Amino acid sequence: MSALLEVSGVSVSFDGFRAINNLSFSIGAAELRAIIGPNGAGKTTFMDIVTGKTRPDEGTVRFGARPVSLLSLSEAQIARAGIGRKFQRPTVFEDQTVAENLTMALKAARGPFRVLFWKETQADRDRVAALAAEVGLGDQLARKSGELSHGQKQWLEIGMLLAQEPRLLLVDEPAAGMTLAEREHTTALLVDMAKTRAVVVVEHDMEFVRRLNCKVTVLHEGSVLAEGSLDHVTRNPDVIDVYLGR
Ligand SMILES: Nc1ncnc2c1ncn2[C@@H]1O[C@H](COP(=O)(O)OP(=O)(O)OP(=O)(O)O)[C@@H](O)[C@H]1O
Repeated sequence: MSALLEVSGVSVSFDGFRAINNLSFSIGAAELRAIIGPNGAGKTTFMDIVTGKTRPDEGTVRFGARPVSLLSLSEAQIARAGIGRKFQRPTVFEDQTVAENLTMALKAARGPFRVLFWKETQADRDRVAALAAEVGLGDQLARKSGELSHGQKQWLEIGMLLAQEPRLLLVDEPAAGMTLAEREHTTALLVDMAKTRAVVVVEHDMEFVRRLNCKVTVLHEGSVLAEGSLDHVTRNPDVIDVYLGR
């Protein structure tokens, strides 16, 4: 599998504290990957580096089939290059319908200048319907987003990110606060999305990670401590030590 994202020898310090320490790993083009690790392991900082919010002190981050360095790109350029990020809290426009939220995301994906001359076409309406169907909201298009359940809002936001056709999607704790049924739907959605793009899920909930049934990267003190199936990494004595704090 060729790498879509290649992080190599990356370090970053905050006031002398090394939050990311010589971090190296790669993600394939159509891969689902879970990143786990105790509090302070560097998971958020890793996502901040990939999306351009935090600049590393050392190392390289390369992205794409013909890799480009992300370190010279702005956050907006990185987003346009095909990297989307889903934060933990959903940020949909509650007064707008599901269709309106998705339409706005579709417009935004066209870039700032084309939005000025935007005229919604039938193809756009079809795309909005397809995005809603993809995330399981096909029958909710006319519903005000504020009326959706927490899980449905999260799926809507995922749909809005998909409107931008990302090649890599970073998702922060997608299962937090969801009911069991919502978690099952979210699992299926993430697995499905990763068939055609890379999806990286940062998650604390091991049961949810188990359901994802994917390769797991364990971070600790800003480096990769272990990598492999969940069973493989949870048998690793170093991982057990870190989680049990021995
Ligand atoms: N802007 C910052 N300034 C100072 N220290 C920071 C900053 N950002 C992160 N850190 C520190 O870097 C370390 C890694 O933090 P990070 O948030 O990446 O961990 P995490 O694995 O996401 O943790 P959690 O699971 O608790 O969200 C922590 O010790 C944190 O306090």
